[in-house]
Amino acid sequence: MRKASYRFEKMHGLGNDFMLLDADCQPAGLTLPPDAERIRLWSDRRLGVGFDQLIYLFKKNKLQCYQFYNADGSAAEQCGNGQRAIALYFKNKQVAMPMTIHGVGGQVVLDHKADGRLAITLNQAFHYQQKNLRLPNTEINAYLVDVGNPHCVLISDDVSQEPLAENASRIGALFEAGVNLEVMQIIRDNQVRIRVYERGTGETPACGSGAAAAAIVLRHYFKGQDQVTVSMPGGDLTVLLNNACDKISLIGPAKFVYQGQIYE
Ligand SMILES: N[C@@H](CCC[C@H](N)C(=O)O)C(=O)O
Repeated sequence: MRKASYRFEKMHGLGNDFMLLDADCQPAGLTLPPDAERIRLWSDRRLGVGFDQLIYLFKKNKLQCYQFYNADGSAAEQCGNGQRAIALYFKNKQVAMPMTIHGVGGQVVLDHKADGRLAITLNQAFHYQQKNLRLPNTEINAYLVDVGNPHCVLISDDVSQEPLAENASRIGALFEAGVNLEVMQIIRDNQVRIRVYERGTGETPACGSGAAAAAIVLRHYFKGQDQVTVSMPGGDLTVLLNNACDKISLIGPAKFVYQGQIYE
């Protein structure tokens, strides 16, 4: 007889892909939240489902809560593309919007636009600073941004030419908890192009929190506007900022791919 199975949805936001597991929809007797070993196996694109992040939804004190896990099983505080996928998941379930979800990355308001795009808004203070990072034989100019999870943004003349993986391993080692690395090319005062090497996952086609970090750097160090288009290999995201840097919205697509079951 087969063991109990986890029910999940496969989703993505601009190619950053997810396995979404809602604790409310699982049969009894499963390990919840799933442990790091299961997450690593499921994230494998040959042996499992294949994804960049696992989205785990659960209720606590009647509040709808979220937790993200990277492909390597590590926990992540924030995931902008994942939050749009959550917005689509609840929209498809006909839950009234806007709605608020809660997690270590803060409270997030989910909504959808008339054109089908999803919008997520974080209402909390974001921290940013310029810092020279010391690497063997060199020092680099970096912008460190905390949008609930940590980002390091480097300015580039041409992001397509950057040795992203190599830089990510050298720079990531400088941070105790690791860091998500963005290279950012300024196109104009309301548009940047970025590539992202995500902590715990690797290079992804798009990163929502990375897009937010890039827009904050453009706005505060390069006279950028409050509405910024962040272009990534997976597509464009619109980022809206306010002056006080305590509210940020991400607007863009999310897609449902399929529903599945995976056995223990
Ligand atoms: N893909 C995400 C970010 C996921 C978490 C990140 N890898 C971390 O460890 O902080 C996004 O869209 O924001």
